[in-house]
Amino acid sequence: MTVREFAPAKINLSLHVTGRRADGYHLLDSLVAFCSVGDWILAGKAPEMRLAVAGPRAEGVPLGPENLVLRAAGLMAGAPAALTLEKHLPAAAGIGGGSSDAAATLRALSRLHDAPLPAPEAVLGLGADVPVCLAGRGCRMGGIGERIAPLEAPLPPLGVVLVNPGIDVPTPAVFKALAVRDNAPMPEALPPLRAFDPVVAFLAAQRNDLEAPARAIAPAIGEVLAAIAATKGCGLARMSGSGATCFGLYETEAAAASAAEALRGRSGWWVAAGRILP
Ligand SMILES: C[C@@](CO)(OP(=O)(O)O)[C@H](O)COP(=O)(O)OP(=O)(O)OC[C@H]1O[C@@H](n2ccc(N)nc2=O)[C@H](O)[C@@H]1O
Ligand SMILES: Nc1ncnc2c1ncn2[C@@H]1O[C@H](COP(=O)(O)OP(=O)(O)O)[C@@H](O)[C@H]1O
Repeated sequence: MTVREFAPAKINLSLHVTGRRADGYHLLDSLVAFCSVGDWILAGKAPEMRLAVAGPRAEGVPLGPENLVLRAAGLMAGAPAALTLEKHLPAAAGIGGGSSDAAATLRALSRLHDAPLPAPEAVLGLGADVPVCLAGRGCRMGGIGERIAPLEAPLPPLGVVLVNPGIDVPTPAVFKALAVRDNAPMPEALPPLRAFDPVVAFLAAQRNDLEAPARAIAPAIGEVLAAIAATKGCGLARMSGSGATCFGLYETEAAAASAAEALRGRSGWWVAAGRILP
């Protein structure tokens, strides 16, 4: 039996940095969504844990124990498997590829061996984004990533375009370059987010506080944002996570697909279109 689990791209629809802990980790207030573009994890029973990496974005992904797939598998003691990571997402790109792979690995091993998932606190050590990726649905994320509140109602299936200019932006460098660390959080109560117009209106009043420091490191992010914003039907263009991937939101998946067509062809840019998952 082979189990297949999807590892969707994570999108920080908003990302407010509201403080810093004594250990240097930053406090966040982020509306997180997942989309239909992502990696796949395949798992089959085997006498010992092993990993193969395939797919169009496999190049450069670590094959050793530092791969988040193997690190996650290490939390499921007694559940060995032959794992394949089919890589479609660019790495170190602000869309949580490695974190989502880790969460999908846990789900796959849990199904394969009928074993319980580790507790959210146990997975935080894999990366601050892993608890929200394990939730795998629209959430408000707080703390350094360990406070996860699923949204009351699922997000609508809005069209989304992801664009990465082909530049790795290391997350620690972006946090380090942040000028102000105690920014305002989002409003305590979120409005209903059930259709394109209210989602776009709400998000337009929110921020990604990592955008300015990421743009200082990688000015190409500004070009990507301008190109997305200029596409037909784009309601919002913003950077995700610590960058450099930016996203555009559209009323329908078809509008996002047309926008992606218009954005393709720029040398070195990775462009993908899909929809927000519920
Ligand atoms: C910024 C975010 C927003 O969702 O996304 P990405 O850009 O990674 O996708 C995440 O908080 C990243 O999560 P993740 O990439 O799992 O972070 P980790 O491996 O735990 O941390 C990498 C480094 O980022 C910084 N870091 C991370 C999370 C956080 N709340 N405060 C931090 O200061 C620290 O310097 C840490 O050493
Ligand atoms: N399965 C994986 N996929 C991608 N990158 C991985 C994986 N496992 C470990 N890494 C390492 O983790 C780093 C962060 O990758 P990723 O999670 O994709 O980025 P981000 O945190 O910016 O969203 C990369 O530099 C990469 O070397």
